[in-house]
Amino acid sequence: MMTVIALSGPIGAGKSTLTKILAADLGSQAFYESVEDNPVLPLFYADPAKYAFLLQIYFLNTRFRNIKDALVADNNVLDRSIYEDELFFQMNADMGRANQTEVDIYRDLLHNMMEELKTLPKKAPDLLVHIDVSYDTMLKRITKRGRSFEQLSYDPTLETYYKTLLEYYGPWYENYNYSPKIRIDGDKYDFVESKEDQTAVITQIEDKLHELGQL
Ligand SMILES: Nc1ncnc2c1ncn2[C@@H]1O[C@H](COP(=O)(O)OP(=O)(O)O)[C@@H](O)[C@H]1O
Ligand SMILES: Nc1nc2c(ncn2[C@H]2C[C@H](O)[C@@H](COP(=O)(O)O)O2)c(=O)[nH]1
Repeated sequence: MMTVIALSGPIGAGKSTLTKILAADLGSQAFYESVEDNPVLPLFYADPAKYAFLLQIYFLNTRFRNIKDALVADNNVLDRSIYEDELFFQMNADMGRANQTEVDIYRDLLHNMMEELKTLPKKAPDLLVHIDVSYDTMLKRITKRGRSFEQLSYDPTLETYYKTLLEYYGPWYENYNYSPKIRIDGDKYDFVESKEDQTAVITQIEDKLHELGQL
């Protein structure tokens, strides 16, 4: 049986890390978000108003490709869902970084791509694993990961950007209904340094998969 798990959560929540841990634990294939080879990301952080639309089209395209690739393999774990794509662009548009024409074009493309998803053998993940983090934890992990353009030292306005992102993620998770979902307390579990915490998180997810008949 093919089991597809999608990770979701704010920047630096621990999605890529947990994707790797989960894929190893379940013997699944991991599909990571292309960040290091993303040519638009640094441009966006340097000039958000100029590049918000281009970056969103880039992410939407790579996420759609990831989903199609994942659906031909057996068990998979996807680092970040396509369902958060609109959250990011809506927030940037609300912050005045995209004009109405760009919003309309983006929404039309997103709608077309989501319609295409309905034609795939698996319409949605079997489980969404959402990692919730507070601002302090998010910032600590962004700092730890050390991507230059994500640091407050690079752009102090990122504090407002990150805090706003957390305000968007709350309702997004509550309203998410494409699949069953489970919330992981990213503040509580250090699944990088603590084996005990890692086991606790994996157990939560495996128990949910058992409940869903996926394990
Ligand atoms: N639960 C955790 N506890 C402590 N550090 C973590 C945890 N999850 C991730 N990290 C660290 O935080 C940084 C961001 O993690 P990452 O998996 O890249 O997050 P995301 O993919 O959600 O952006 C990395 O340096 C990672 O080692
Ligand atoms: N404007 C957008 N930025 C995005 C989107 N998805 C991710 N990102 C940024 C946030 C981080 O700087 C980096 C990687 O994200 P992580 O959550 O893996 O840290 O890319 C998006 O859809 N729009």
